[in-house]
Amino acid sequence: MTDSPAPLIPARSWAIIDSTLREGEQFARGNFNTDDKIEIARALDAFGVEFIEVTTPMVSAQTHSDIRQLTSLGLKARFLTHVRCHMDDVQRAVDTGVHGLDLLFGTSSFLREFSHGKSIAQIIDTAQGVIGWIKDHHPELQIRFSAEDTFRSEETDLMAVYRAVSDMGVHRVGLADTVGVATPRQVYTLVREVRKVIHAECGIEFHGHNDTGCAVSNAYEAIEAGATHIDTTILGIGERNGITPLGGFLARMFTFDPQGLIDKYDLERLPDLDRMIARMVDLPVPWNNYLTGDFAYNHKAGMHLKAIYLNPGAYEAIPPGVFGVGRRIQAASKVTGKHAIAYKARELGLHYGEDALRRVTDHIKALAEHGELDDAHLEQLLREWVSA
Ligand SMILES: CC(=O)SCCNC(=O)CCNC(=O)[C@H](O)C(C)(C)COP(=O)(O)OP(=O)(O)OC[C@H]1O[C@@H](n2cnc3c(N)ncnc32)[C@H](O)[C@@H]1OP(=O)(O)O
Ligand SMILES: O=C(O)CCC(=O)C(=O)O
Ligand SMILES: [Mg+2]
Repeated sequence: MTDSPAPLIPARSWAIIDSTLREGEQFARGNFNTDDKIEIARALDAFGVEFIEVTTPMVSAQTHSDIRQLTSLGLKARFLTHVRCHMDDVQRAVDTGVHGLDLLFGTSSFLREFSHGKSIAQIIDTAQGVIGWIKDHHPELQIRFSAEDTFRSEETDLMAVYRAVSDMGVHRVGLADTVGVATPRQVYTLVREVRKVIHAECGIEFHGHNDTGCAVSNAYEAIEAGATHIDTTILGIGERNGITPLGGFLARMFTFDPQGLIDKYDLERLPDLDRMIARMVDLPVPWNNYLTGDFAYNHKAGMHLKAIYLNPGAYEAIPPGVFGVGRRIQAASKVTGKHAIAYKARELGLHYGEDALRRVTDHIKALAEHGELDDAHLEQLLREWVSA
């Protein structure tokens, strides 16, 4: 880390809404039973996420009863349920013990035509009715209103909708990149525009899909532009190829305010969270997963290894130990170099002169042309070379 007096983006300026128990249930393999849901909620709470979003109770009687069970666990994290902007859904949700309701209504022409069939005026009218009812009957509930498919909606429509719901006193508005099409610059610009039409205390939430690989950068841009809440799921699971992954998002944000993240979350629990969801969806943690993938901290090339031995920060943006993972030095490959071999030898108490070091290094590189040497083979070879 470079010495910087104040973090560029303080971790206290944003909160995580983890949606593994909502968006994650929309993942191809996400089919959590009651015990799974309790395990996930407890694990997220122990990690320290501020909010846990759960599926709408409209799904089934079982889902309704599961939400009630989750909200009575006595966790510190606050529960939100994701419901359509409709009185039936809201009335079903208000007795579940949640802290707030995440309302949504699609505002793009795609969703207005092919999903719910409502005009922008009807959306505003319905939203005012629903929000007004919640405020009158359940003032204790936090209300968020999201314009689904925000980034394919007309900006004038969006501003009219956000202004109207802000005037009704919602606590947060949501911008959702529902099909993962937004670019980071678009996200930044739109969040700034939305900020101008909502009341000063109104939070801004961002929900980003990863169809074009921008879910983490878009979440970051949203925060840079003033968003206060980011939706994540563990391993990024969700509809299609998912949304902003918790680990990837934290990796991004760690580089701006490491201590802020350490203070807010129990970061060493991340590998357990990733493994837990991998087990439940019966898939491995991806090899290249942010922070916790098998090879996320594998170092191999000679030029890297020379520097890594002197200071791991030379080739690591984030120290792995903070997130409870270790690094792996892969010294015996064809791309290795003499410094790495010398370090390995020294670990074994062996020392070579310069010529011998060059020769043993070249020998290892030549052998590795035909396949990787494991640690035991490397050790044997280094010992034999000394006595040869
Ligand atoms: C981008 C997202 O991830 S949005 C969140 C998606 N989440 C879910 O769909 C939750 C799980 N869904 C379900 O269990 C079911 O779809 C239910 C219970 C919500 C509704 O089931 P059904 O009544 O059988 O309707 P179905 O799912 O076939 O169609 C969706 C309905 O929602 C309506 N709808 C869609 N968006 C909204 C909205 N924002 N507000 C109000 N109604 C909406 C559609 O018009 C349609 O109703 P219609 O038949 O009266 O036209
Ligand atoms: O409610 C929201 O903001 C997000 C809904 C959703 O999952 C999406 O639009 O992809
Ligand atoms: Mg989504």
